[in-house]
Amino acid sequence: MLPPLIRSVRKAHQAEVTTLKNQLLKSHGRPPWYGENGRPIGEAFVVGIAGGSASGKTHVARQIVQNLGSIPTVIILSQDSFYKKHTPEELELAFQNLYDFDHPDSVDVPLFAACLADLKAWQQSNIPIYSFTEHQRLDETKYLYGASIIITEGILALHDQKLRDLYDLKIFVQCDSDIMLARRIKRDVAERGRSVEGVLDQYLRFVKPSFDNFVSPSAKYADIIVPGSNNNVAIELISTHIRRELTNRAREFRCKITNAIKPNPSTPDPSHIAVEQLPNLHIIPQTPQLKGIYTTLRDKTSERQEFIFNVDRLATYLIEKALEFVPAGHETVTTPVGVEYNGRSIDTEICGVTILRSGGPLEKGMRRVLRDPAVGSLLIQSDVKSGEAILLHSMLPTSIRERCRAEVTWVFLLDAQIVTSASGIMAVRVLLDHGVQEDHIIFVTILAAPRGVHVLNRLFPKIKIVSGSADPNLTPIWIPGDGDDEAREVLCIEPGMGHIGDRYYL
Ligand SMILES: Nc1ncnc2c1ncn2[C@@H]1O[C@H](COP(=O)(O)OP(=O)(O)O)[C@@H](O)[C@H]1O
Ligand SMILES: Nc1ccn([C@@H]2O[C@H](COP(=O)(O)O)[C@@H](O)[C@H]2O)c(=O)n1
Repeated sequence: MLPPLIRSVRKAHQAEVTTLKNQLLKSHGRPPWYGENGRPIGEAFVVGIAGGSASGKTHVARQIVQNLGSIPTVIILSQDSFYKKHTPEELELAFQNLYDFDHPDSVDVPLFAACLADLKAWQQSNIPIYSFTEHQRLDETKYLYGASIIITEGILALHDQKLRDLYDLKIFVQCDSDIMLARRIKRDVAERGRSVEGVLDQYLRFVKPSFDNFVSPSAKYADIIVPGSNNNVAIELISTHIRRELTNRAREFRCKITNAIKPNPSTPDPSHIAVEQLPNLHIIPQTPQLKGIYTTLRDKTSERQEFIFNVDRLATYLIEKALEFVPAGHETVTTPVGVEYNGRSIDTEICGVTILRSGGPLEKGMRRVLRDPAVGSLLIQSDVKSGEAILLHSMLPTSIRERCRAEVTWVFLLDAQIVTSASGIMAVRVLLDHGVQEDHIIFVTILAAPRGVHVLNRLFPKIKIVSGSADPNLTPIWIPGDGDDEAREVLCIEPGMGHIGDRYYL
């Protein structure tokens, strides 16, 4: 007996269903990290690895990453990145092997802990880059965001309470001191531009005393002691533990989300909410010209070139409309006839973030309206099994990646349709994690379903949504299972215009 929904499948949707199905990537990505209120829930899993210099900490960290394999969002954070910025006097000492890089005071622990805390809380962080050959922190930083697992490693990774408090698993790599010294000589000569004599000098003066005074005693905080050689079995056990922890967390998380999104019988069905009742939805004036554009877009017999032409025309219009919400300053200019003219100018930083791939046509519109805008992209897809949104890739413009700029930047979030808004919610969450102000986000779309808009409004009341049209119905259609894929339900806007990305890009 077929599930009842199969009976409600409409023939007209069949072509669309096939396209949707072919489009889904069977790839691993980042599941939602926020709850029903749009706020982050849970945390990334943090592993701290300490041990003497050249004991094999980096090796252990890399092996764990390799073992975890299919989880793409694992990052290694090294304590070396957080060596303090040195004064010219300190640098001079460093080049003579007279600076103590092994003392806890040489590390900027507050910065280390702050970056780690941000990453653990799913926020973005810009990590300093350190050069061993220059003995100095470089000017550039490395942008990190979105890891489910963070592995930190460093000789003093377990020394400080602030750091220890952030770890979910603490590891100490215990290695024979002769082996550590031999490895260090080999490595520092080959990779860090040192001489054997210099390495030995530094070892006796600073490395060994510090190991005895600070590093070795921190082993008492470890949950697991791992040998510095022949440690494959230990690493495999640790990897299994991390995998299990993540599975448990994901299960707990899904439980919370499932309970949270269950329809509440006491509130009205959002699909019946009138468009006028959605406070932040701004539908552009429905002029005859606009109706004409939408008639062509909705017509399934429209030729592709005609469809593209009309989407492009509409995109320009929508972006112009979105610009009305960005504050404009006053500017006085002199005209060619020598008269002053009091006008307006937009000197605010505006960037675009396209939800791939349907947001692409709107990005083109943005490029026509604004000169050289910075535009980034997010690849979000529905997981084939659970149907939940999965973040597969994020490439954001620098103005968002740097928190201080993100806080003053206006963002046009571009997606062709708001259906359930699952991908929209994830995209907004990514922007907020980077410090973008909620009221600086303008979601630009071609077609919106009131239900999706209602959810976005509820979670993020300060976001404005600019749409060309809103269609009242969301109809479930059933995608039959095939091979590994289970049968499942997806929602389509009606009357709608089909899958805009597919019709635009083929
Ligand atoms: N389990 C191991 N077996 C063999 N060689 C190892 C092992 N762990 C580390 N090494 C080697 O020792 C050197 C230092 O290791 P590394 O992981 O960089 O140490 P650390 O990060 O503790 O300073 C590297 O050349 C590495 O290849
Ligand atoms: N400019 C620097 C900074 C640090 N060191 C040494 O690096 C060791 C820590 O790195 P590991 O990869 O070995 O954990 C530490 O013992 C410092 O002496 C350096 O030589 N020069």
